[in-house]
Amino acid sequence: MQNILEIEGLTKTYAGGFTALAGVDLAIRKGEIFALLGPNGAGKTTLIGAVCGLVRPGSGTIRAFGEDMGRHWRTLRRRIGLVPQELSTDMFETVLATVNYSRGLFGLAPDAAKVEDVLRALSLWDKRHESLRALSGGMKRRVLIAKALAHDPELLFLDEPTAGVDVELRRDMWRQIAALRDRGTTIILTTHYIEEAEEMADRVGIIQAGTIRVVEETRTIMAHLGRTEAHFTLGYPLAEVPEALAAFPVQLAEDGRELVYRGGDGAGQGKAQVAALAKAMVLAGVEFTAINMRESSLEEIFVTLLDSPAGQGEAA
Ligand SMILES: Nc1ncnc2c1ncn2[C@@H]1O[C@H](COP(=O)(O)OP(=O)(O)OP(=O)(O)O)[C@@H](O)[C@H]1O
Repeated sequence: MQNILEIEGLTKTYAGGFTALAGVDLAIRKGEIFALLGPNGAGKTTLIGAVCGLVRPGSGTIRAFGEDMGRHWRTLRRRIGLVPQELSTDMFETVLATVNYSRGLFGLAPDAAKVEDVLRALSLWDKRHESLRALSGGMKRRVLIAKALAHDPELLFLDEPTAGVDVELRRDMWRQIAALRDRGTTIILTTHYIEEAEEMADRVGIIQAGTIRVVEETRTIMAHLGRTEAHFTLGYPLAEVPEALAAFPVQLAEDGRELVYRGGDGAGQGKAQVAALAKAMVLAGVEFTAINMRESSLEEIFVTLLDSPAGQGEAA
């Protein structure tokens, strides 16, 4: 399959000396939805910024549509859209004016039919004469997408498209994004939400501390994400995990006073395994006085994932 974007050895060290990108290699396939998943500060926004010209990279190459972006910047950048996290335009402007302006930024002639098409597709046509400050949070996000679509990009970046929005709006955004993909746009989105990556993406890349750690088909990666966590408070401290429990993904914590399970696949397998673990503990005579179950945070999932065989795979 053809790659629409190829990034090799990309680095970025900010003026203060902080290295946000430590040699990123990544290839994006034409037509896919690719989710870049990572914790706060992992480098997601910096990576997008480097491709879109908002951040000047240190070293490395970026090829888009088969050509070097360093050499053919203006023509290639025009084919890329960016939906940033927040609106940075004049809030007194109307929806129509701000979307028209975005098109003009790329040196494109006004195209009323095109802009109408974009606004209608995002259910913004009726709001076209309203000023941005009068819009709800959800509508403002749609305006951001409309601005990015006004110049008809073939490759679209969405930086945390659903951060802080309610569940209903999130589902609505997911539908909008899927519709764009169906129209042939390649989409790269960043997110903190595992469910978002799971729901939307064909492939998922995990970025941590400025490096791409894993790139996999969504289904494959989700099967490796241990999302269930159970903390067994032990009746008495243990020096090591008993042999009878060795088959379970467990570790000792709190000076041997707690047995911690991290595993599962997000499809209920974790809970069943915790039940089996509890039974095995009873059979092995390991006393416990309480069980606390919760969903693992993204950070904790990374720890288990990067320790597992799936985490040893080649990035790219
Ligand atoms: N202009 C800047 N100057 C100095 N450091 C910066 C600058 N921009 C970002 N950083 C730092 O670089 C790191 C990566 O930031 P970046 O915004 O790319 O992460 P992110 O993965 O997008 O995080 P988030 O999920 O919080 O948006 C962070 O530690 C951040 O503080």
